[in-house]
Amino acid sequence: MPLINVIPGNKIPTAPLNVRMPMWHMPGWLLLIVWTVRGLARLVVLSVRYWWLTMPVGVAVWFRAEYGSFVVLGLVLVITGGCLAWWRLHPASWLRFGWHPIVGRWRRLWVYRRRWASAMATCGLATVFDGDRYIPRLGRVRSSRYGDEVTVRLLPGQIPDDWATAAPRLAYTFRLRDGRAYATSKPDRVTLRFLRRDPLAGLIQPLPIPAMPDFTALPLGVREDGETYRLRLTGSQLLIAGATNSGKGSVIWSLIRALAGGIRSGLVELWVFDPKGGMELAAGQPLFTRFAYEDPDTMAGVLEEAVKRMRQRAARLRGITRQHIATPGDPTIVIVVDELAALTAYITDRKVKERIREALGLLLSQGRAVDVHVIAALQDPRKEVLPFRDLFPTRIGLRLTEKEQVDMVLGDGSRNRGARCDQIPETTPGIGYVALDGVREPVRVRFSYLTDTDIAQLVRDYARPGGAA
Ligand SMILES: Nc1ncnc2c1ncn2[C@@H]1O[C@H](COP(=O)(O)OP(=O)(O)OP(=O)(O)O)[C@@H](O)[C@H]1O
Repeated sequence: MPLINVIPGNKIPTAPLNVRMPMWHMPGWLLLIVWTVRGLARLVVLSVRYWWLTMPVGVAVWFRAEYGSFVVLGLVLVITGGCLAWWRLHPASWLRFGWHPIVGRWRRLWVYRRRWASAMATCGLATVFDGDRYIPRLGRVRSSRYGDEVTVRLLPGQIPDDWATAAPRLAYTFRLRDGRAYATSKPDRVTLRFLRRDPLAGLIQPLPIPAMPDFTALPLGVREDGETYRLRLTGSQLLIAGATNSGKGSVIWSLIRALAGGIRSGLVELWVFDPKGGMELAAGQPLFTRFAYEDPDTMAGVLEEAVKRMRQRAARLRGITRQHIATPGDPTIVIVVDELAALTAYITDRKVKERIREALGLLLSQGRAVDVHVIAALQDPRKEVLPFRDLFPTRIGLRLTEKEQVDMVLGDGSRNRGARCDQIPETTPGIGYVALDGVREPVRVRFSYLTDTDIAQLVRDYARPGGAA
């Protein structure tokens, strides 16, 4: 085996069986022996590699020879009964340690291994070196209820982004719904995640309300892997972008719900701006410290008031502490703006527009340090509509109408890395992509949906101490 210029992939032979005659003369019987030995060696390797298949078959054959067919049948029944009992008694551990590993191995062999070489070649992931063709090595396959996680060893010259671009093609090649590639801690591997069933297809019920909101982990929805999606608002500002009816309202309501414990105890103040006339958020008025929805002039005034509060706080804390601790007398201020463009772009009065822009710019750039956060929803993420885009460190991309908008919202290269906001169907509002701390690739999330009854209940249980705004 050569020690230099080794390609860590699988070499594809030019023919399934090499029957070329060697250059030197070899008698036919010797050739037959060589091929037989080679074939046997390959059989042994395969039996060891697929021990989970060959071992039970071998044991069954041996039992049948020793004790007869009935004993084998009895054994099969006992094992099946044991598995059923395990499933009934403790389904979670059965699925994790019993069923899903079996499904993973089977799918590795039947779905992926079988079509691997052709899939790699047709999706542009194979390579040629020194006249030989190589394909990436297929690693482990872990299956879950919703999909498969396939580990792959990269070929030289490949980067995770190549796989991210090819992932949707691969998904269709393996007859699956959706595929995305993720970089791993090892620089020579990527993980492909393929969906068989969408865990986010159903409605996400409102999540439990924390007694005291943790600003580093506000529960807002469910991630594709079934975990709760928690938003980190500490030191951040949040932009929610999505076409009309994409579910921006559900993100805002999920967030208000996550903050409700703090609102009731006076540790959080919500300043809400609903420039669309108060339709979306009016139901939550008893939760809000300020609620502005009428004319732009009033909204500009309230924003300027927020700037004043922010400056006073900054002056008070300067030189004393770098971290503001919320108290009922000095709470965290969360400014919620439904449809930001209505404040920054669609106002005709130039003077008011200027005042709003200035106040928003100050809040966004200086608020983070003193516990003043801005949460803004937006339909159209074009630059001329939103001059402050870069001041939002945290962004959520719901369904968007054009591909180009995805990178505008989530940052350059996000769509290539898997955030396909433009492909979210209209039938699944509340689904979007978010960036998680320490993860390069955007993660798909569905936000919880609060019905009018849930909102009414929330208002009844968590209205702010001083009464309605
Ligand atoms: N998380 C969700 N889960 C299920 N359905 C949702 C969810 N969010 C919203 N919907 C449904 O989609 C509809 C539109 O949602 P919503 O009003 O929040 O969208 P929007 O993006 O705020 O729209 P607009 O920009 O027009 O205000 C809602 O009436 C609701 O039926």
